[in-house]
Amino acid sequence: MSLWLALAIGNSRLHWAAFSDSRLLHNWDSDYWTAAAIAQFAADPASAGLSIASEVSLQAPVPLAIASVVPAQTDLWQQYPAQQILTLADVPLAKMYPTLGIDRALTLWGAICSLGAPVLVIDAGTALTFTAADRANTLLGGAILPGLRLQQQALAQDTAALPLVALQPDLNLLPPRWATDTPTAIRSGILYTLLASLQDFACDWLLQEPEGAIALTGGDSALLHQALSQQNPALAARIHRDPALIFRGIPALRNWSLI
Ligand SMILES: Nc1ncnc2c1ncn2[C@@H]1O[C@H](COP(=O)(O)OP(=O)(O)O)[C@@H](O)[C@H]1O
Ligand SMILES: CC(C)(COP(=O)(O)O)[C@@H](O)C(=O)NCCC(=O)O
Ligand SMILES: [K+]
Repeated sequence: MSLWLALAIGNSRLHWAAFSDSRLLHNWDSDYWTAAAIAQFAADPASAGLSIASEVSLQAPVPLAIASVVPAQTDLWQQYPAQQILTLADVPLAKMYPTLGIDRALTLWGAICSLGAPVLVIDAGTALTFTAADRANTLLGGAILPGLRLQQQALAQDTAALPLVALQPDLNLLPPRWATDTPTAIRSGILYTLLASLQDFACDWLLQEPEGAIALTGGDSALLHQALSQQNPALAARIHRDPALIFRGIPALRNWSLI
């Protein structure tokens, strides 16, 4: 079985997937790696302790497809000997604009490959993004706002009195909307407005495309999907959550040859 990896570099951390030919075996997240760790992995992949099935033999260096929205990280990974950097030119979507994030393009393509078009992707990462395609795989566009942790951090960093709060101590319980203490007021403000944004974009999308699919991915997708299912169960049931969405379309990219 020949193994290769895909690495999506986000603004918070790394997202990984292990593939055997065009089959996605599994996916996981990690912190950023140092240059020394990358060099070590190139020479001796087993040393990295990746959680890959033991029946898979790792040849050094393991082929690696990279999609990055963080230029400093792209530079760091350029030294890896068996890498291929994915670009917008590899993604078979029409009408992409030149500065569109490769993560948004790939995640949209992944959603088309797994759910079909038209589709709206909601990526709750460092930034929360909405990205949609019509039935002809043409990018319709989307929107970008600060993600959950970024909103918490912005309040804590740029005000004198606001603390950094854990967003939801209990996943199964939405905070009271009308809070009477500061941490709960922050939780309420961030969570209910994120849910409102999500519902507003999703409703607009379904007006435009009543049969359109909706996919949700990213580090905050579990929390947001859980919160949405308490507030709007019917909408939550229509949304397909898939943490591996960005990887689903990689084997079907333009001119793809398993690097
Ligand atoms: N270990 C973690 N490190 C960073 N963010 C995390 C972690 N676990 C959960 N998160 C949540 O995931 C969000 C970032 O999503 P992610 O998809 O990892 O971002 P990116 O793709 O931009 O690196 C943050 O808003 C944060 O709340
Ligand atoms: C919007 C993003 C910052 C999201 O990055 P992420 O939260 O996944 O780390 C990234 O897709 C990006 O840098 N995009 C470029 C601008 C655009 O897509 O229009
Ligand atoms: K992302």
